[in-house]
Amino acid sequence: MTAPSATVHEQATRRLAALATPPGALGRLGEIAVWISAAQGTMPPRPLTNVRLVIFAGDHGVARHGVSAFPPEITGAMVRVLLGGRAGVSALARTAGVHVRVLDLACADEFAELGADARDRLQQFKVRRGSAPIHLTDALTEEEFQASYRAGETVALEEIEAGADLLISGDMGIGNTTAAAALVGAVLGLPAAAVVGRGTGVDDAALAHKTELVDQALARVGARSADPVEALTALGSADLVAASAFLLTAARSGVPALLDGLMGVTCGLLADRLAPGSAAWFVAGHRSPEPAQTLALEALGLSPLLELDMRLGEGSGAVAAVPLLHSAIALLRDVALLEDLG
Ligand SMILES: Cc1cc2ncn([C@H]3O[C@H](COP(=O)(O)O)[C@@H](O)[C@H]3O)c2cc1C
Ligand SMILES: O=C(O)c1cccnc1
Repeated sequence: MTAPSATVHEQATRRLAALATPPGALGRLGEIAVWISAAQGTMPPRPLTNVRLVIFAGDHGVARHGVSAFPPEITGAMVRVLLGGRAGVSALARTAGVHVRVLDLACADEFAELGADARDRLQQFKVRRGSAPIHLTDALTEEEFQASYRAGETVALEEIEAGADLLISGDMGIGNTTAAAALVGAVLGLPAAAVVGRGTGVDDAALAHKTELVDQALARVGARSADPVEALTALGSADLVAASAFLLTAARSGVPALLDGLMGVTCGLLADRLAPGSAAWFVAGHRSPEPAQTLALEALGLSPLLELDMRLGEGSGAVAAVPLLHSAIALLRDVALLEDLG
């Protein structure tokens, strides 16, 4: 894995220090401007003109076992809302000029009412109808892992071919916070109690049950879970594998990626375990109230740009941070230098 340019990082750091501002006055915006400049290999950084979000949708077998405040049927219903441009992230993406693509990797729904073209676009990379319940059995077969991985890789390359200068992964899938918590527990060697959160807002009883099922899943998988491929196969899902491969491919291709909440950062962590060094290409959009997201951020050495108590997923927290990236870039490009003050 090549790293962002150290030379450009140094040039950008010097320009930041020379701007007509007190040293350090731009805070995190200054750091982000330097990071994006190094990732682009260009000083000053280029304005972002093609930010692209891909939402990886899929059902999770564990969702039928009392771990979510909502029924699994919401996954397909929300995919339709996303296709219609009326989801939370759709509104944010329009204001931020972010291109949105929705893919069904493993929805139980077949979207039979869609026209053939729209359905083919949506299901181009479909691996299965619902990933298996992780507390009882592996989420995926080896072949399904491979297909999901190839899907994420192919999609990232397609988005880059379409001109992406920043990539974002989003999620839709009732029960996915259970799988993500299990993955973070597996990768960081933590028990369920440390990683499980309320997701869509489960009550105390359901939270306790969710914690039990994550512990059951971690115990079922045992030492296998130390390996990122095994962890994703056993505890993940087709959509989470694809999102991990998507982020990893962005990093390998030298395209920066902006991470969202629990699913985004979990997949970022898996990407970095699959291809060490990937994290150097990632920036974190926001902090989610999910404990596993903060733990995964720490493991990646990332600190999030926003802390708005958002817990929506869909890529929304990342998209909400896009305007800050534009601002950071503009500052490093447009602000006068101290030496010009005379
Ligand atoms: C209406 C609705 C819209 C959503 N958009 C994203 N999520 C998010 O919440 C779900 C994960 O939480 P849990 O693990 O508790 O099921 C996923 O679908 C995720 O994308 C939504 C959830 C709902 C209900
Ligand atoms: O952290 C997130 O992204 C999140 C939290 C709850 C539900 N869906 C997503």
